[in-house]
Amino acid sequence: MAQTLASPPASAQVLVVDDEPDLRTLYELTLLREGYRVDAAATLNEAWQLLQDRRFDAVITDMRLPDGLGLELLQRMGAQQRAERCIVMTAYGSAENAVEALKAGAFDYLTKPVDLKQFRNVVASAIQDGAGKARPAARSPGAARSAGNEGALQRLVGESASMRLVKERIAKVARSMAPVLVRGESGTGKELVARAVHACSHRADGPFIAVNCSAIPETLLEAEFFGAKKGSYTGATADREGYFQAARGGTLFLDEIGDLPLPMQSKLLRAIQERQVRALGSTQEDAVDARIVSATHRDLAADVQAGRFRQDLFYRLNVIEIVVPPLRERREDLPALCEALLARIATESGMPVPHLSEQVLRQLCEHPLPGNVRELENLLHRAVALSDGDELQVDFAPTNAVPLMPREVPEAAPVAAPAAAPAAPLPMPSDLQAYLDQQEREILVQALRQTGFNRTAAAQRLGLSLRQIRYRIARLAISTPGSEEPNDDGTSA
Ligand SMILES: Nc1ncnc2c1ncn2[C@@H]1O[C@H](COP(=O)(O)OP(=O)(O)OP(=O)(O)O)[C@@H](O)[C@H]1O
Repeated sequence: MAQTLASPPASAQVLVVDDEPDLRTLYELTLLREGYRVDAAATLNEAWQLLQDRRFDAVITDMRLPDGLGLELLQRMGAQQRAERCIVMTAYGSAENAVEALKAGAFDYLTKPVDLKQFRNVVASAIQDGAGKARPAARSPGAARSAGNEGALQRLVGESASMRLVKERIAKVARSMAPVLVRGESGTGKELVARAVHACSHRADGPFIAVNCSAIPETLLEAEFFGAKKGSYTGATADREGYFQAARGGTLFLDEIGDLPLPMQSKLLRAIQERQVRALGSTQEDAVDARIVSATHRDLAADVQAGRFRQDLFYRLNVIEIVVPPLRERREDLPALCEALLARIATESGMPVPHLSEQVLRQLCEHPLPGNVRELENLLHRAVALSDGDELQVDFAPTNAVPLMPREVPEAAPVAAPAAAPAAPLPMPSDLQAYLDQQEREILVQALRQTGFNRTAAAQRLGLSLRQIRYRIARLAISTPGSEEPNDDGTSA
């Protein structure tokens, strides 16, 4: 786990609960060597007595104890709003227990037989997390609204009841290491939610690595996720880090997780369970120290039923679920959203914030917006680009603004008729991929030119995220003037 943690507070006090004397001694010695003060208990009752007498910084408990389950200890501590960070040790392979423990409020879990390096790092992480916050308030949703994370929650515009629930849930779950699954329709703001979970967590100073699972070619998935040594596959001209290594000490955001092919799902599950990854061509394992937040617009439970998604992985990723409601269920957020989006668009394009009349706002409220906030953002973007006065006019025509006119493509069959003629047969290229790549390249170049090579603006015009456009620019080797990220690879920090 964490390899770069600062030394723990010298006075940190840890309680170890395990009925096996040898293991207890091993944990005690390991912790004493780290400079902690340690108390030990062999049963639930003994542990509870000690907890009534004093406060600890962290509690490490075995799951099975002679007089009950470690879960009971967690629940009792939760009921008393105790601030100690709790780490639960579960038997290898018992995913249910680990998931239950995290749901019950455990900070993290460790699998037996315990790897001592991992043990030291998880304890240090728990103590650091606890030390950074005002104790009694740390468990309440409002407590996470400190200066650093206030901004992240504010960026999530909307005060409707459903959005308030989303924000409360973010603040509540951010403090543990429990994996989070963000569900919601396309464009509802799932990535913003994931960023807010990161910003409200004790990992906020670490990296946030966003990965679009659907944008990576299947053959590259393993190398992208776990890294690759030079020469391990054709094209691997240098050692490269995987997403797991890049997210060390931070959060790994796996967007569109439902699009991950089954073989890669198995590899991801193994990485999460064993907390180790091995780069392609390497003999060494790297410890995983990333909190996993994933997102999907799909009904993953239905995908599990249909055999498209591994049930065990679903179970692991879905420890905590945050559902982002579609815009049609929170119309009352529209005015604030329009205001925030227009301010952002105006700042990006260096123009004054345009005025949105009551009438246009009403029109927007009546518009179905199935593409949610992203569609709203695109509409406003187009409106700002096309407006010539202070008053904003919104064009509600369908957004297929970029004509998909087939052009000359190497080895493609000639185009039989203009694309506008509805009955015309589609061109039949002899190399479909080359043809589509060429189309995509032309559209991207056109959008980039029209926006003065502003990738954010070009992405917005095309209904893409910044990450998606970066990936596509890199994949198609489009050179953009002054590109500061020549090795862009589908991630954004
Ligand atoms: N509540 C919100 N407040 C402000 N901006 C928002 C909000 N929700 C979404 N947005 C904006 O809408 C756009 C789409 O959001 P985001 O990429 O987070 O959605 P998503 O659900 O992850 O989409 P997809 O499923 O297509 O990946 C972004 O530009 C984001 O900043």
